[in-house]
Amino acid sequence: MDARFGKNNLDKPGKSGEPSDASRSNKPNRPNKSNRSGKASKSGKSTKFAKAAPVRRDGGLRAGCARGSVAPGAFFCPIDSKCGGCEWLAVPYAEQLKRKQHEVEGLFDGLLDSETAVRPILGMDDPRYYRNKVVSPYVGIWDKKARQMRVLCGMYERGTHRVIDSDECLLENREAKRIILTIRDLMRRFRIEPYDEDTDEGFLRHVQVRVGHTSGEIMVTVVTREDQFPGAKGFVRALREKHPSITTVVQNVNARQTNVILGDKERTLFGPGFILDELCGLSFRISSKSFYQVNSTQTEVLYCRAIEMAKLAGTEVLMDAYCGTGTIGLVAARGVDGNPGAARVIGVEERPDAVADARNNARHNGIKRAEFVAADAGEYMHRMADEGAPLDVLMMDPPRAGSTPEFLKAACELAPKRIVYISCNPQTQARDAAFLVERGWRIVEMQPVDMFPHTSHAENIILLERR
Ligand SMILES: C[S@@+](CC[C@H](N)C(=O)[O-])C[C@H]1O[C@@H](n2cnc3c(N)ncnc32)[C@H](O)[C@@H]1O
Repeated sequence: MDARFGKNNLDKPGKSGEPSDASRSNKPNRPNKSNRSGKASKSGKSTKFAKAAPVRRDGGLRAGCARGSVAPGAFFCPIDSKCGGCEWLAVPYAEQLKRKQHEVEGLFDGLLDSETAVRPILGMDDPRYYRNKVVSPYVGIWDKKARQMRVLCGMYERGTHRVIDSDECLLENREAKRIILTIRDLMRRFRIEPYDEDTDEGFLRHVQVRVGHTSGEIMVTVVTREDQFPGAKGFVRALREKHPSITTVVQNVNARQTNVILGDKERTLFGPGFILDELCGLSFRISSKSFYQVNSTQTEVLYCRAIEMAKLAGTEVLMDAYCGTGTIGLVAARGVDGNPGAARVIGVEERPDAVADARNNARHNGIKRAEFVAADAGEYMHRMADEGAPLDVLMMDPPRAGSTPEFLKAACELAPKRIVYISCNPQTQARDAAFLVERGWRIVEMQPVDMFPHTSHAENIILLERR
């Protein structure tokens, strides 16, 4: 079974089932040229783009909605049939939670015993507008009636490179979405041309907006094909006049003809070039490329539950494997809800930029008992096992592909008291759990968390202890 549940399991990294690589778009690989439309051809005229469908502004709760086909308790979005971001939008939210619970439990069939505490899934009170990161492409189409170029922004139509022009999305932070639209409107004034992926011409490729859930700080990253940004100062001034909540603007240059959204080179146009946000009472620095969970409300729920499950007494050596920017490890070092936290935290992560963020985050929060290593988690664990290093609690949060036999074997050799395994893909998590169960571990507790309402993705935490 696919890790995401239901029939329409098209592989769409990005919007749902949050990516381990935050800088990829959610569109598929480029189809044949003849299939692509919705943007200007070489002559500047659009070929087949269907009329843009604007989204209702009320967020589409069924109660106030004119459409008869939406179930009570479900949400309505006029572009749902095209977009593909929310496979389960037509399913009432309570029912979505039931299904996720059932599907996750099904994946662990045969791995749970009669004493495993299977907790009910933790859902959201209001499962709308939860995405703190919004990314939009900008494409030009020839408007026959107006006899001029029109710029579209929004999301890609399911399985295509066509952009669905939309002015609201039920998942995306609303201020972020408004900023995306303002930029579209400013493009004419500042003579900014949208990028055309067929001809590899034009200037503005994408905009990424990140919003600090607690701080309210906002970072706008403007992805351009070229380095030179004529009129950048005036553009940033006009944007900030409309949105004073913007605290920093970054230009990211991506000159490659690729699906990857962000390029390597960056320049700060306004503000510090990063935002700060709070999670579980700690402050984190987020740059345009940092991995940061997209649903902050549920991230706090997830981290608190995972750290509770680790049952820390203030004396443990804890490993935060696949640690990203160190968020879980730092919260574990500090402790939650009066719990004393770990005595020492070692974070391991393969991306050096994320490790640099993690170290900064530790310094910034005055946490001295956490250290971070840039390494492959499997190799690092293997070295630790060879050295017979002490380890009391292993927390792991691998990418969708799950962990590796090398990592899991080393975990068995290190024999921590507990393993807390967090996963955004319960299918690979169940595979890895089976590996551990065969080697004498048992699943003591399981806690699904709904990080991605209206999609078929589920997050899951399991606690393992040796039999
Ligand atoms: C699902 S994210 C978890 C990040 C972090 N725990 C959080 O909550 O923000 C998985 C992380 O594993 C990292 N990663 C992937 N493969 C790895 C490997 N072989 N060794 C170490 N880190 C890896 C990715 O770069 C990513 O930061």
